[in-house]
Amino acid sequence: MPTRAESPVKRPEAGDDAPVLQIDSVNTTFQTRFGPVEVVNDASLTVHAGESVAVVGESGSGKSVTALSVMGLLENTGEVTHGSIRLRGRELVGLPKRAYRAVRGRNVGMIFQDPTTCLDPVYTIGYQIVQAIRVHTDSGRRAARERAIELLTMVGIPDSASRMSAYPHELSGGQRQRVMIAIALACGPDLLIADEPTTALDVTVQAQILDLLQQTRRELGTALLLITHDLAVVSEVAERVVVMYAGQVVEQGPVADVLTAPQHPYTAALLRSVPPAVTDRSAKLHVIEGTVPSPHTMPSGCRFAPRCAHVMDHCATDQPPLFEVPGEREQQSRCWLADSDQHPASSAPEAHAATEVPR
Ligand SMILES: Nc1ncnc2c1ncn2[C@@H]1O[C@H](COP(=O)(O)OP(=O)(O)OP(=O)(O)O)[C@@H](O)[C@H]1O
Repeated sequence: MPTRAESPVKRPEAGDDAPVLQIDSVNTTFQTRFGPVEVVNDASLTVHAGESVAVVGESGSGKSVTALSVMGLLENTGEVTHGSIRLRGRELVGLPKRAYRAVRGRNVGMIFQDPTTCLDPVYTIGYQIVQAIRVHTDSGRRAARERAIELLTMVGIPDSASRMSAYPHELSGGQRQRVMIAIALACGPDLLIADEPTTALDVTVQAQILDLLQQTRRELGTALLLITHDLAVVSEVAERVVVMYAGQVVEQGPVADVLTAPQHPYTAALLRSVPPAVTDRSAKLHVIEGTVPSPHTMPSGCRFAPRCAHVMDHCATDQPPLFEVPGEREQQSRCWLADSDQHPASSAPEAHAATEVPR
């Protein structure tokens, strides 16, 4: 059950190996004018200290709603209706708003695709970073200012002391994203959640921001939950990947295994739909036929069945659980093909052959 304590999450003691984030069987439901709709169903994932985990899936698969559920930032019409979300072992589901505010920023920071939604145009960036530090720590004004300058330098803003007095509109898109990362890191959170942090940036700036996130992880040990639709970014940045489809986790495992030997037909199709390298003009772009079902009209069996090339009779009626994939790999797949009772490990379907992700 949720705890009512209002203090920020305790820093881990030496030897404390509780995952930084543990999401177990979470359902998130919105009240709409058509009634309640469950847009995330039975989502489970774990992020360990210093680890980088990517969440991928088509638009509308529930990636952002999962992140907002962790952050306690769902709109008033949304609610986690089932399951558990633990940060360093502390239950967040049901946490009072005030306690959640203390957790956000102090223990978990979030960066979004569009930094302008988070940066206030009427305050200087220096003021906004100093505020983020002072709200969550007992730093005095001068110490907070020094820390803010340090953070700006760390995220690669040149001439950081004088840039403190700049307003968001005076910075480039990439610089604004760096400032947002500085704010998210202001209090040394255990976990950074980045929702499509590079989608709005041009390719060279994208690479710089991804490098910065990697550097943060190496130097500060901050775990990263990265939401993206870009499999090239996944292969570049993440150690483990969680694939979502129609509100459910359909596959997860180490990046090297999932990207080379996907076990779920959706993951395999997603990999085939990665645009070929721009230099390869003969390569064909595969499209996944059909569309993601609407949360109002979810199929009663496997949610991918209507689009699946391997569909079997019972897929339309029986919803598969997340199976442990037999063998050495630490992979899970929500597909009846991964049910070892019916399909021994050796009979992996051809569609799941290795696919190369262009970088
Ligand atoms: N406030 C809301 N009320 C009702 N439904 C919502 C609300 N917010 C999101 N949804 C629905 O939840 C589902 C999942 O949305 P979500 O934004 O998490 O997808 P996503 O995978 O992050 O997509 P994208 O890559 O486009 O951001 C979608 O069907 C969306 O329409």
